Amino acid sequence: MTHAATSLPIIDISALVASATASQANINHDAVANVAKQINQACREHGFFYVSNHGIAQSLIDALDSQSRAFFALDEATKMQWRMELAGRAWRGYFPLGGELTSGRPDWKEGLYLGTERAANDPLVLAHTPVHGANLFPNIEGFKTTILDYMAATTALGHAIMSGIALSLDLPANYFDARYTHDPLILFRIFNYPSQPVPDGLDVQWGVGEHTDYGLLTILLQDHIGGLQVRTPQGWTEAPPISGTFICNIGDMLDRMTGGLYRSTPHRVRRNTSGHDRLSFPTFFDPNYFARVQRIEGLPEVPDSDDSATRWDQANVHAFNGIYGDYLLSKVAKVFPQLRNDVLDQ
Ligand SMILES: O=C(O)CCC(=O)C(=O)O
Ligand SMILES: [Fe+2]
Repeated sequence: MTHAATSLPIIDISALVASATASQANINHDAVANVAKQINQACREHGFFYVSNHGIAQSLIDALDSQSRAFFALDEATKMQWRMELAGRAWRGYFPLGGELTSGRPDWKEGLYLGTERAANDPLVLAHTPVHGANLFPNIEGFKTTILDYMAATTALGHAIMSGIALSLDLPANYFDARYTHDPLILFRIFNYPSQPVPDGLDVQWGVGEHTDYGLLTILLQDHIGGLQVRTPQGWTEAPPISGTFICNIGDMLDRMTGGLYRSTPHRVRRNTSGHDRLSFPTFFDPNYFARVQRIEGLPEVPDSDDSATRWDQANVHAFNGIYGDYLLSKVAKVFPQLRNDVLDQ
């Protein structure tokens, strides 16, 4: 099914979501196979697709939206009580407008970085693993519970979609779970793109500049304003808001694992000039920090898998060998240069 306003596919994933909790005997295998077929086509043609009937309650999404707006409406000095610098290597907290770079240029957004909540005695935290730890929760009524509930819901959804991606590659449904995502690295961000002019002299072009995402799968909730654009072979296309859906896109590690069969598609966000804030909520569902990223055997060969000449970062993801954490940290150092030492060397 294709929506009139977008060239990107919309996939009804109800069968996949149901299969995640059903007993083996109750899984509707034909319906699940049909979803997997649509995922295969979407990933090969676009690397981007919408999912509908995802099973996450609208009331949770509404609570997240309204509490996030209440947070961003606080004055800057108040928000800076939860600034990223205070979380050290956990890489959590608030960054102000212009505080994050893409390809060396400031993005015109502010945001709150979050992730799976891990206590001080969690083995990964005890081992000083970068980007793991406790969140900095702003003291907005209900916000902490809403964020934790929402991350739990999108984490479960990520597991379900990754099983669909496995099936779409003719792999067992638990392929990624068994190798990479049994304990996934979940980073969750809440962004505000204010409709605020850029002061003279500041080199800002985009809400977020062109990039690809780093991990496996991104599950994006966006509000009604719009501005996300996706690079297709035919040129840039809009990925407009469609209520009741999330936008999914694949990241560099799935590109790497599939030898380029499933590309991590470049995307960007227009600077918001709508007169209203634009909020977006990406969940990054990524391999475990220590998982060694490997090519999946037996997939169809892609002749031109090295696309570094046309990539935003000129990198060949297929040349990367190592654990996911190494890949992620090399990117962190570029988007938040001032945090580099906190995350890497503390
Ligand atoms: O805000 C959006 O719509 C997309 C943000 C994005 O691409 C990202 O955070 O990686
Ligand atoms: Fe992105």
